Amino acid sequence: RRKSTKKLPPGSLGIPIIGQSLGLLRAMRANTAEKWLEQRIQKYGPISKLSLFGKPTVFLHGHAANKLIFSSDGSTIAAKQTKSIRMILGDRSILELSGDDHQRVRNALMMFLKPESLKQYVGKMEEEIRMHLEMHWQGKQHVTVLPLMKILTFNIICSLLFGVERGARRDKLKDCFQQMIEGMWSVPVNLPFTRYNRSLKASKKVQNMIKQLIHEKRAGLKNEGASPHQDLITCLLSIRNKDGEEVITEKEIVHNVMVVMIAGHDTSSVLITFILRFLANEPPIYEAVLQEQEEIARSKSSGEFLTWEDLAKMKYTWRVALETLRVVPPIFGGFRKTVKDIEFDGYIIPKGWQIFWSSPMTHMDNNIYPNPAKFDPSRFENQASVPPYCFVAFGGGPRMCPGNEFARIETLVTIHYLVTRFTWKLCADNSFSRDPMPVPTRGLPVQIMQMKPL
Ligand code: HEM
Repeated sequence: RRKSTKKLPPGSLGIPIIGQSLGLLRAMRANTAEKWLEQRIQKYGPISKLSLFGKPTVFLHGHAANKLIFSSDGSTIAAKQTKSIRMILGDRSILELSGDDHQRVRNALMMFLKPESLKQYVGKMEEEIRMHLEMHWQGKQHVTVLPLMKILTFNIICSLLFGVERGARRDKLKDCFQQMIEGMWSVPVNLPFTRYNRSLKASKKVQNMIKQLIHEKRAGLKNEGASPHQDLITCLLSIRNKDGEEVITEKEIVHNVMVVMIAGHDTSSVLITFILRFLANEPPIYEAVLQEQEEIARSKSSGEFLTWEDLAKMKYTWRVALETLRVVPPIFGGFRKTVKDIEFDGYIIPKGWQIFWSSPMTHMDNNIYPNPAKFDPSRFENQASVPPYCFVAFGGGPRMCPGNEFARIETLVTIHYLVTRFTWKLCADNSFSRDPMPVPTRGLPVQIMQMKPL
C-alpha cells in the first residue's frame, strides 16, 4: 500500500529512445545547457524525469541530491554509464564496476596515481612540457591553445602511464582516441556515418593497440625484469594475489587503460586552456599568479627542474585553477543507476533507472557561492569553507576523481612555464560550447610573446 502512494518525479519521458538527448546536446553546443537545466528546475523542482541517451532518467539537483549520489556505496545507486559510453569504453572499466570489483580496480590504479608515486614523475612531466613549448610555442606569434593543450596532456599521459614515446605509434593512438571520444555522448543507434559508429570502430583499433602493448610489457617483465613502476600497464600486470595470479584481468587492463587515457588528458587540457583565458581577462589575478611563479623561478638556477616542494608553494595558482573548475567544470555531469527503488524529496526513483547529476548548476548556486558569476579565486582560500558535495568538478565520495593530484601537478607545471616565459592576448570572444567538453571559440587563438628562453 505504501508503495502505491509514491509518485514518479514530474516531467515527461519524451519520444522513445531519443527522449530529450538531442535537446540537451543542442543546448550544450550552444552553451545554453545551464539555462536548459535551470528551466527544468524552475518548472519541476530539484527532481524530474526525462529520457537521456536511450534510458528513463531522473535528473537530480542540489546539495542533498549530490550527497545522495556521491556518498552511495553501490548498494542503492551503482555506477553505470550510458549505453554509448559502455559500448565504447567497455563493460569492465572502473566506470562500470561497483562494490569489491570497483575497489580492487581503483586500488590498482591508485598504486600509480597516489601522490607518493607521482612525486617521482614531476621531472618527466616537466620534460614533456618543455619539449612541447619548444616545438609548438617558441618562435611563434600566434597559437591556438586548446588543440595544443590536448597534444601536451595526451603526450604526458602516453609517456607516464604507458611508456609510449614520441613517434608514429603515439600519433596513431592520438588520432584513434580523438575519434573514439567524439561519439561518447551520442544516441546509441549504430548506423553508418554516425559519430557513434565511427567511435565504435576507433575503439576497436585502440583496443588492439593496447593488447599489443600489454603483450610487450608482459614480455618485458618476464624477460628483462622490467620495474613494475615503469608505467601503468606494467604496474597493473605486476599486481598478484597470494597464489601469484594476476589480480586485474587482461580485459580489465584494456578497458581501464582507455578510461585513464580519456579521463587523464581531455579534462586537464580544458582546465589549462580556460585558466589561460581567465588570466587574460583578469589582470590583477594574472599579476598575482605571475608574482608567485616568478618567485619560484628566481629560486632556481637556469635549467633546474621544479621539485615537489615548489609545487606546494603554488597555492594561489591552484586557487585560480579551482575557481576555473568551478566556473567552467570540464565534466558537465555524469550518470548512475538505481539498484533498487529509492525515495527522494517525496518521489520514487524506480529500480534500474538512470540518474543524471550535473556540476554547473551546483557551482552557480548563489547560496553556496555568493555572486557566482564573478571569477574570484579567494573563495578557495579556506577550503573548509566550501561545504561537502558543493564543489563537484572532481565528483565526490568513493568515486571521486583519483586523478586530481595528477591533474594538479601537470596544470601547475604547465602554468609555471607559460606565465614565466610567455605573455598572451586573446584573439577571439569569450564564449564557448560544450562538445561535450567545453571548447572556447575557435579553440582559443592567442597572440603570444616570449619573455625569456625556455
Ligand atoms: C582537471 C582534470 C580532471 C577533472 C575535472 C576530472 C573530473 C572527474 C570527475 C567529475 C569524476 C567523477 C565522475 C563520476 O562520479 O561520475 C572523475 C573520475 C575519474 N577520473 Fe578524473 N578528472 C580530471 C583528471 C583526471 C586524471 C588526470 C586522471 C588520470 C590520470 C583521471 C582519472 C579518473 C578516473 C579513473 C575516474 C573514475 C573513478 C571511479 O569511478 O572510481 N581524472 N574525474
